[in-house]
Parts: sequence; structure tokens; C-alpha cells
Amino acid sequence: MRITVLGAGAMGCLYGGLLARSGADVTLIDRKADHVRSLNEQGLRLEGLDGAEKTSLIPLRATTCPEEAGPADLVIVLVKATDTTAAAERLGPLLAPHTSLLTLQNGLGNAEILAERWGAERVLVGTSSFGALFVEPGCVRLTGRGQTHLGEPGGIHSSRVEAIVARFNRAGLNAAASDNVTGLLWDKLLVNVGINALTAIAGIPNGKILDAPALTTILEAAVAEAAAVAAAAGVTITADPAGRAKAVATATATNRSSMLRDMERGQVTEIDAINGAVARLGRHWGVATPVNETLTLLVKGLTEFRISNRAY
Ligand SMILES: NC(=O)C1=CN([C@@H]2O[C@H](COP(=O)(O)OP(=O)(O)OC[C@H]3O[C@@H](n4cnc5c(N)ncnc54)[C@H](OP(=O)(O)O)[C@@H]3O)[C@@H](O)[C@H]2O)C=CC1
Ligand SMILES: CC(C)(CO)C(=O)C(=O)O
Repeated sequence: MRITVLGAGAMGCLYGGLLARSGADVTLIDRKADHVRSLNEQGLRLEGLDGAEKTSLIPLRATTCPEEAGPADLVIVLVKATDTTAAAERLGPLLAPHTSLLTLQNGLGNAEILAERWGAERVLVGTSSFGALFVEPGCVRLTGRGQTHLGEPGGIHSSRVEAIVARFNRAGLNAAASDNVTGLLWDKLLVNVGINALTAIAGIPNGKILDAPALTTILEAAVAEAAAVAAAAGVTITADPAGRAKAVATATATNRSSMLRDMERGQVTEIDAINGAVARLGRHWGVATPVNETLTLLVKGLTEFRISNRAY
């Protein structure tokens, strides 16, 4: 199976690196030329895989140029949701008639963008509870081992999903096929809805939300709105989503969420694919989402200050 990863940041390097280490034919594509040069010259330096203090060196192939990579059997899309539309435009040279596109990104809308551009029959959806951090060009850190779930958006069982699951498991990616990937995507979304925007706005690690009753109330309200939207949309989610969001905040208490980190680095965040998507779908289904609307506007407003480097 020829596998290409589009977006070789923290997660792209983790997935591509573990697959390459297990003998898969992997190419990473990223737009950062210095990162790609370092990956090709020195291999991927993956911290934390074989012990917290150790760095594993994984030889692999990387390029900035999809034409150079050529057609693959599987393309894993791991750019941030903000970059999916632009990245989709670069996929053409990677596609043979049978190529599958697997999104493991957070948030809503990524699969739909890929399907609209390249056909729904190519697209597979997944979620990952692994954690990774981009350290510097050529180097990422494994911050948490987790699981990978993937499946056909329509819920049917397919041999291509089984083949990918088997390949991922040989790489230690703890994969399983799911017949409810939409529900899994929403389960993950509801955790991010509760934690990410709040931590980004307040500038606090995940666990601190639970130290302030007012912030906990906002988490619960944001998740309840999102669960109501899921119900209106006919999506089957796991029970007690606010409880799960709080459990994740406890389990990742010292983490700075990805949205907080994006905000601190003056980068755009995935807010439109998380709380923003809940607000958009709420309007569509006639479900009121004032908390998610407000969290979205606050993150966008604060991001503008950060991007223009203005004090606030
Ligand atoms: N990190 C984590 O622990 C987890 C992340 N996720 C999700 O996975 C997705 C990826 O996250 P993460 O790996 O952290 O993000 P990163 O920003 O670390 O990686 C994305 C990479 O894609 C590159 N990129 C963006 N657009 C293009 C393009 N058009 N062509 C080529 N390369 C491109 C980026 O370059 P540049 O730096 O220039 O933008 C960056 O190197 C997100 O949806 C995230 O929410 C899910 C589970 C855990
Ligand atoms: C689960 C959580 C909130 C961990 O930090 C996360 O997924 C993120 O930061 O995006």
C-alpha cells in the first residue's frame, strides 16, 4: 500500500513516521521547505516513542511537491481544518482512480470539502486520540498514545477500511473500523467544543477550567448546545458528553489545548470547524447556540489581535 500524508506537521509526522517504521511505503508532503529538507537529510526525529527521554530516528521520504510524490493508494489528510480547502487543491497528482482519501482531522466539514472536490466515493473518515507536538523542523514529539477509528461515512463495512486498519495496526496505531464515524467525529468534537475555545480565551491549561465553577458552567452549556445540534441532525453520540469533556480536561489537565497554542503563536485557529460549525449547524437545524456563537466570536476577535501583534 503506497501511503502519502498531506500535511506533515505534528500528527502527519507521527502517523507517517510510525507507518514508515513498520515498513510501509510512505511519502510525507508539507509546505515547509526547511522541515522537508531536514526529514530527507536526517530522517524524522520522533521524541517520546521509545521512552520519554529518547528520540527515535525514522528514515522516510518527504517533499513539498505533490507531483514528485505521484499517485498513492491512500492519502491521509492531516492539515489543520483551516487549510483543508487549499490542501484539497493540491491532491490531484496524488490520485489514481482507486485512491482513498482519509481525513483524521478534528472538527466538522473536512470530509465534505474533500468529497466535493474529488468525489464522495474516495473519502474515508477517522478520528485519532493520539497526541503530538511539532518541536522544530524534522522533529515531533509523541505526547499521548491513543486509538485510531476509521470507516466509510455511510457506515458500511468495506475491504479497503479493513486493509487500512490492518496496516495501521502493524504500525502500532491501535486502529479499529467503525460503522458510526460521524458519531465518533461528533464525540470528539463535543470534547473540543467544551475545552478548546475556553482555554484559548482564558489562556489556561485544560484542567484549570474545572477549578473555576463559572468556566465549568460555560463548558457544560457549550457541550449541551452541541449535543442538541447533533440530536437535531440525527447523529448518534455517546451519552453524557459534558461528563466526557470534563473527564478529558482532567486527564489532560496540564495540556495547553491546540487552540490556545495556535492563538499564542498568532495563527488562525480551527474555531470555524469546532464551535463555529456547531453555531452554523444550529442555525440550519433551528437549534439556539448562543454560547457557541459567543465563544466563536471571542476566539476570532482575540486571534485578530494576536495576528496583527496588537496588545490586549
Ligand atoms: N496535534 C495533536 O495532538 C492532534 C491533532 N489533531 C488534528 O489533526 C490535524 C492536524 O493537526 P497537527 O498535526 O497538530 O497540525 P500541524 O499544524 O502541526 O500540522 C499541519 C501541517 O500541514 C502543513 N500544511 C498546511 N497546509 C498545507 C498544504 N496546503 N500543503 C502542504 N502542507 C500543508 C502545515 O504547514 P504550516 O506549518 O506552514 O501551516 C503543517 O506542517 C488537525 O485537524 C488537528 O486538530 C487530532 C488529534 C490530535
Ligand atoms: C483533547 C484536547 C482538548 C487536548 O488538549 C485536544 O484535542 C486539543 O487540544 O485540540
